[in-house]
Amino acid sequence: MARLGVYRDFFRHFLKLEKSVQDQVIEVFSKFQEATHAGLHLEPVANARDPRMRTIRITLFWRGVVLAPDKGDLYVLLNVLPHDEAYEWAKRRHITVNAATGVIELRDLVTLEEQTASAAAFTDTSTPLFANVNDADMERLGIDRQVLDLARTFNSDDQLDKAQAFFPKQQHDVLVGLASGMTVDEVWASLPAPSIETSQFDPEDVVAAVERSPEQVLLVSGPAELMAAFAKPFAFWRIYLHPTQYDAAYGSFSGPARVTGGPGTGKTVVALHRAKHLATDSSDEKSVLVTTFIRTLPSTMEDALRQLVDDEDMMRRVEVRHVDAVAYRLVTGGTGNLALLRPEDEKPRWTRVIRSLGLPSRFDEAFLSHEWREVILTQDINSLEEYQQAPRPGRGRAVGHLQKAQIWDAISVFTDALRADSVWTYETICLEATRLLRDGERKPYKHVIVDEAQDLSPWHWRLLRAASVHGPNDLFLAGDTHQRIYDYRVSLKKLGIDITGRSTRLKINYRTTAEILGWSLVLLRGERLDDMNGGLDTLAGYRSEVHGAEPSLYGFPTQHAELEALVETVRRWTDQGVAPGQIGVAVRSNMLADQAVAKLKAASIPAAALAKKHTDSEVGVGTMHRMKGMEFRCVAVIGVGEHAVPPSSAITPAEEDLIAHNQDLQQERCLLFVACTRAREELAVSWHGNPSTFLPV
Ligand SMILES: Nc1ncnc2c1ncn2[C@@H]1O[C@H](COP(=O)(O)OP(=O)(O)OP(=O)(O)O)[C@@H](O)[C@H]1O
Repeated sequence: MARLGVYRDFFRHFLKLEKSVQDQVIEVFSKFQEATHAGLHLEPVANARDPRMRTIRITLFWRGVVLAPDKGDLYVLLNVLPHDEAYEWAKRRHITVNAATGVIELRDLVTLEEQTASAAAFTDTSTPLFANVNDADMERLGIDRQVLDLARTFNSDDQLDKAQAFFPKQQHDVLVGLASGMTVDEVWASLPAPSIETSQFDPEDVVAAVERSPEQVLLVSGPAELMAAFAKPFAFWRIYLHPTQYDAAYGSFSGPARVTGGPGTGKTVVALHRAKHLATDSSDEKSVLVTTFIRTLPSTMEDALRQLVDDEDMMRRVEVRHVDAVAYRLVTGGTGNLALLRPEDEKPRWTRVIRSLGLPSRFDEAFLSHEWREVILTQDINSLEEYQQAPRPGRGRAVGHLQKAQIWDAISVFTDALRADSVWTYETICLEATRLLRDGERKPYKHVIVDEAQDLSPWHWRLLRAASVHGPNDLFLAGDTHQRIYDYRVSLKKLGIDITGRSTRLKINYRTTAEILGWSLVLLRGERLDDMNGGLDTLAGYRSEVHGAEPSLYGFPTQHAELEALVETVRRWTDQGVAPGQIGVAVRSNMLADQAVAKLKAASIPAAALAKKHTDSEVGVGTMHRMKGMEFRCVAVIGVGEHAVPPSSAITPAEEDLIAHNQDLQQERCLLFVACTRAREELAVSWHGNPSTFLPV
C-alpha cells in the first residue's frame, strides 16, 4: 500500500483553491493510499531537473505534483496547480537532503541557477552580507555550495528576502538568522537536532529524509488523518512543533519558566502542549491550571486542548479558567455567590468618600481609583506606614506626606464600605483568595500555566504564586509585552517569580504574512517595552516566512463611505472563496461594531458581533480588545481616524500626568498592533476624516 506525505507549505495554498477542487484533491488522495504502486497513475515530467517528479490528475484542468522516490512506496504531495503551471513548477524544482540536519529540502533550481549567473555578471563593491561567516561554518550549518555561491554575492537583506522564493527553506532560515546578527552557535542551537549522526545520512535516500522531516512533510497514516489535516489545515500545531517550541513545551524546568515572542509565534500552542505534557505526568484531578486574564480565551483554549488530548482522564487533570474565576471559586469554595460591584457603581462610591472627607478637588474619583490599584494593590501595601515609604512608579503627580495620609484615609473608607456592604470587586476577591491560600496549608495546583501573561496584574500573580506548590515546573508563562492591552506593568522578580535562565523566545510567526507583519511592526517603531523582568523586550529576528499582498490603506470623507467600502472589501473576500467566519472586522468602539454589523447585514452579508453569538458562517465584528487571542484569514480594521484611535477618553491628559499619558498612548498603539496582527492573509485598514496619528500614512 502506498504511503502518503503532504508537503507542509501546500496546506496554505490548498485553502485558496476553489471548494470543488479542494474536494477533488481530498478524493484523489484518499484513494491514493489504497492504490498499489502499479495502480497509481503518475505521469513523469519531461525535462524535469529532478527525475523523481510526477504529476497526478485531479480534474481535467488541475494536476497534483508528487515526489515519487526511486525506491519504496512513500509519495509526497508537493503542490496542486493548473495543468501547464503544474508541469512548469515540477520541472524547475529539485529535492535534496540537508547535509547538517538530514531533512528534506525543496529548491527552485532553475531560478537559483539563473540568479547565480546574473550575480556573476554584476560586481558590487559594498560589504557582503555574510562577510563575517567563513565557509566551514556555513557548511556546518548545512549551507550547500550552490546556495553559498549565490549568498556570498548578497549585500542586502532585501536580496536575502527575495531568495526565500527559491532557496531551500531551512538553509534560508539559517542565512536569515546569521544576517540578523545571531552567532553561528546560536543559529546551530536553533536548528532541529539531527536524529542520527550526520555521517550516516545518505544524501540520495529521500524516503529516509522525509521520515526525518516532520517540519516539512506531514506523513498521514490513512484517509481519516488526511481528511482531518485538510479539514483543519491550520491545526498543524497539534502534530508538529518547531524544536524551540518543543523544548519550551516539553522541557523540565527547575522553577518558573516562560515563553515569549511576537504575535502568532505559537505561544498559546506551546502553553497547550505544556498543559498536555504536565497532565501526562500528574495523577490528581485539576492539578494543572491553565489560566489567563483575557475573558474569551479559556473556552477557546479548552476546545483546543480537547483537540490535543483525547483522553478524558487526562483532561480531568487540567482546569482551564479565567484568573478572576479561579479567585472567585477559591473564596466561595465553589458554592454561593458574591455580590459584585458594578463598574458604573464604583465612581459614586468614590464621590461619597471624597465628600465625606472633604478632599481637595485634585484627588478626584479617577485619581483615587488609580492610586488604589496602581500603588496600594500593586505593591500589596497594608498600612499607612508602608504607604508613606512606598514609591509611586508610573504615577506622574507627586504627593507629600500629609496628602498620602489623606489618600490612605479615603481608600480605607472606600474598602471598609465595600466590606460593610458585602460588595466585592474582582480585586478584593483576588486579595481574599490569596489570603486564604497563604493562611491555609493547601495548594490547589501543582502546575500553573498562564497565557497572555503580559495582561495580569500583580495581585493576580500573587494569587497564582500562592496557589501553586513551589518547585520544578510550577509556573509557566506565555506572553508578549508588545501586545499588552491592559494597564498592568509588573516586575516578576519583585513578585517572587524568578524566570532567570528559563526563558525562551519564539521568532517565527506562523499566522501572518511577512507583508502584514512588516507593516504592523511599524506601528510600534520606537516604543520601549519592558520584558516584565527588569529589562526591555525585543522582537529582533521576528519574522514570517509566508508572503502575500501588502495591507491596503484607505481614507474616506465620511463614515457612510467607509462602511460602504467595508461591504465591498468583505464581498471581494467572500468572492475569492474566503468563508464569512474567516473574516474579522476590528473596531475601537462597541458603537462602531454595531454599525458595521448592521451595514453588512443590510448588504445581505451574514455578520455578528463577536461579543454576542458569532458562528462560523458569519463575519465576526468586534472591538480591538475582543480580537485578542483570535485569528482570521482576512481582517478589516475600520474607523482608524485621528479622533477614534486613540479615543481621548482612553488617554490621561499630559498636563494631568505625563507618565500615565505616555503609557496610555503606548497601550493604544499595542491595541492597534494586536488588531492588525490577527490577519493571516489580507489586512485592510481604513478611516474617515484624518487618519490616526498612529498610522504610517
Ligand atoms: N509549529 C507550528 N506549525 C504550524 N502552525 C503553527 C505552529 N505553531 C503555531 N502555529 C499556528 O500559528 C498560529 C498562531 O499560534 P498561537 O495563537 O499559539 O500564537 P501566539 O504566539 O499565542 O499568538 P498571539 O500572541 O498573537 O495571540 C495558530 O494558527 C497556530 O495554529
